[in-house]
Amino acid sequence: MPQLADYPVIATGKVRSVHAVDDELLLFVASDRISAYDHVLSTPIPDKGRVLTAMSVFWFDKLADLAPNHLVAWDDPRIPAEVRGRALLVRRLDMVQVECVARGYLTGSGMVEYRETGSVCGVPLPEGLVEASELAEPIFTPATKAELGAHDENVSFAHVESVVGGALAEELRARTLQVYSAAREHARSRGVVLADTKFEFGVDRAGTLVLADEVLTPDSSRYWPADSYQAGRVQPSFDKQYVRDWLTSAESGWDRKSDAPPPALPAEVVAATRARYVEAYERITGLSFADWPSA
Ligand SMILES: N#Cc1c(N)ncnc1-c1cnn(CCN2CCOCC2)c1
Repeated sequence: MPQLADYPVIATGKVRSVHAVDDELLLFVASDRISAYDHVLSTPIPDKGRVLTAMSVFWFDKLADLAPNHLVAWDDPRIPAEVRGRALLVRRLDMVQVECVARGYLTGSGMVEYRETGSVCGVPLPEGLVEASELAEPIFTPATKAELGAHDENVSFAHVESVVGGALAEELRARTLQVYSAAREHARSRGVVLADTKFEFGVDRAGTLVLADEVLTPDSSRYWPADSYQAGRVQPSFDKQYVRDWLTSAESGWDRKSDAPPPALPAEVVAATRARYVEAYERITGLSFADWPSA
């Protein structure tokens, strides 16, 4: 059985990493680390990596007719036992260097840009929209990948065309909006608002556009509980609200405007956050997390 150390790291993110298996295959590993307020917290959330891996597998399968994806296997002897359940065997692609974001609601950097310009990524929006307003139609709001720790930068469609060419830019936009819309409809039927999401794509040797990275996880998307959705205020995050509320409470003793790193999370916040990740998975998929493989 291989060890993770047998597979050289080829890319790392705040909470994930990509390792080389052979010329054709990569291992995509999700950790239990959680980030909040642009900090990777010192306290891991047990099983977060497994839940988010299980969510990606569910969505890859559910959306396979709409979009070919890079997933090869999630339970395979080439996956080291130490990361079983939180690692995916995926096929190597020529990655498109564009963060493909779809937004069905106005929040985050989209809201900031709208307040300043009345548009997002060059897409004009109606006047009078407020925090968390539902958009009449979902919009494609691409971004360029920032260095580790910095925020991605929103760019226009024309910029994407200048980077990848007109045809591929159009295909990225069409596929991003198509997959988001299908996922959003399913999530809504399970009582969850999928406000926005970020996809990464690659191109295979045949020139086919392939959905890569993680998909439609709470780390790559904003999920809100539908029963408390109300435009005009910042919505509670389905998965990270307990962490955010504790970190900004007097009890944590932390000042998010300071340079100080966030303090360790209390056990009850960790447990409640783990439970929210499992709840998100089970509500979205209708499956039991207890059935998902583990180390
Ligand atoms: N997925 C995928 C994939 C693929 N299927 N083929 C070739 N390269 C990649 C790849 C390599 N890095 N990234 C950026 C996203 N990473 C996520 C983990 O954390 C680090 C950043 C994608």
